[in-house]
Amino acid sequence: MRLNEDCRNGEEKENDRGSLPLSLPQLKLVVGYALTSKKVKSFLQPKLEGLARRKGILFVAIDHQKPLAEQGPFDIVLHKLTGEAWGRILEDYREKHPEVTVLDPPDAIQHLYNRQSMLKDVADINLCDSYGKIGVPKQLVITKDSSAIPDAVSKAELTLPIVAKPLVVDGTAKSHELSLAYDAFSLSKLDPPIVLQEFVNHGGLLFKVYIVGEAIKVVRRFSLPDVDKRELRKNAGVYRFPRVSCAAASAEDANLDPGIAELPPRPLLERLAKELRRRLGLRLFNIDIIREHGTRDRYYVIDINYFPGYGKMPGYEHIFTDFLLSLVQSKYKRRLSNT
Ligand SMILES: Nc1ncnc2c1ncn2[C@@H]1O[C@H](COP(=O)(O)OP(=O)(O)OP(=O)(O)O)[C@@H](O)[C@H]1O
Ligand SMILES: O=P(O)(O)O[C@H]1[C@H](OP(=O)(O)O)[C@@H](OP(=O)(O)O)[C@@H](O)[C@@H](O)[C@@H]1OP(=O)(O)O
Ligand SMILES: [Mg+2]
Ligand SMILES: [Mg+2]
Repeated sequence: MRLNEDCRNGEEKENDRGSLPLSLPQLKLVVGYALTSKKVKSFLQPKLEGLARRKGILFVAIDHQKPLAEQGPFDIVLHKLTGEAWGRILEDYREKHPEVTVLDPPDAIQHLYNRQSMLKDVADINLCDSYGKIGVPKQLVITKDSSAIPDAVSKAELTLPIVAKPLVVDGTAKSHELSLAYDAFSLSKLDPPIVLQEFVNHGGLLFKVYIVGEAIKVVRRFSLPDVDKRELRKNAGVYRFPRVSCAAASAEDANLDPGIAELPPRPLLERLAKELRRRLGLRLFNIDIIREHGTRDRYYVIDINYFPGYGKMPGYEHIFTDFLLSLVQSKYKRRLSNT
């Protein structure tokens, strides 16, 4: 932890951090960030930067034209960029600078960039207690040969309708282009590699469970409406649908059926979050959960996203800054106990 030796007692000294404003009296930590411009806009809102500054946290953009090792020094590196080259730069940096917390390790993030591996841990956890049961929808991966899909679907005994999702999530709009198929034959029109997932009726409401370290925040979003199984034959075909889980679809203020709107039990989410944090080795992600319509306690995780749109999470500026401070505090405590 750099308890900012330079700024102790509010002194202004010669700046050895490049152009950082060293007049900050109580600078506690410097967070370097490598994010897309879209992410900078949605995440680094003035309310976050303002509160962070008041708490002694400074966000500094990482310059991609310069070697990472020549920048900083940073206490924390926050990042969401894809590409192998960037992953290698970060891994190399982590090795050389074990004192810097990299949020999160590139290898662990990689796990979420494939829709098959992303849900594996949820299936392995197989959470079931008095509060409910959390699983994943039955799914099948098709890597090539779309003409074999109808057979594969019938062999795997997947029930219609089926959601088809691109296997790889790489941050492009295309990786979020999903389709809903009412019959298995139409799926052969799609381009593998894809994941075929049973569609679970859930009353048109989704729970987005945001994780920031130990903190958990749940919000409701509108989702795809239920499908009447009797209508399947009438509507045979495959329907592309737009990105539904966006901010515009917040369902927080909607007048909903209480049986559909009731949030999943907190203890259940806490168990899931704790297990996933540990198994995935990640601290920044969200989980999309649906509750099967007509049940009180059957939950399905359908998606997990790395470093999601925290800007849409109410009170994120408090939660995020507290989290960043807790990271250096626990590092400092560890260091003291080692001396
Ligand atoms: N198995 C399913 N059963 C019912 N609805 C589903 C299922 N899978 C996806 N959906 C619907 O499709 C939407 C998008 O699916 P998903 O979250 O997997 O895609 P995504 O592109 O990764 O989304 P995000 O923008 O959250 O990253 C969900 O929010 C939900 O409305
Ligand atoms: O754009 P937003 O800030 O809303 O964040 C979205 C984020 O886009 P960004 O990281 O490019 O910004 C997406 O990441 P990619 O899969 O495309 O990598 C994905 O994580 C969504 O689930 C996030 O929305 P949320 O789940 O929170 O509603
Ligand atoms: Mg989603
Ligand atoms: Mg997703």
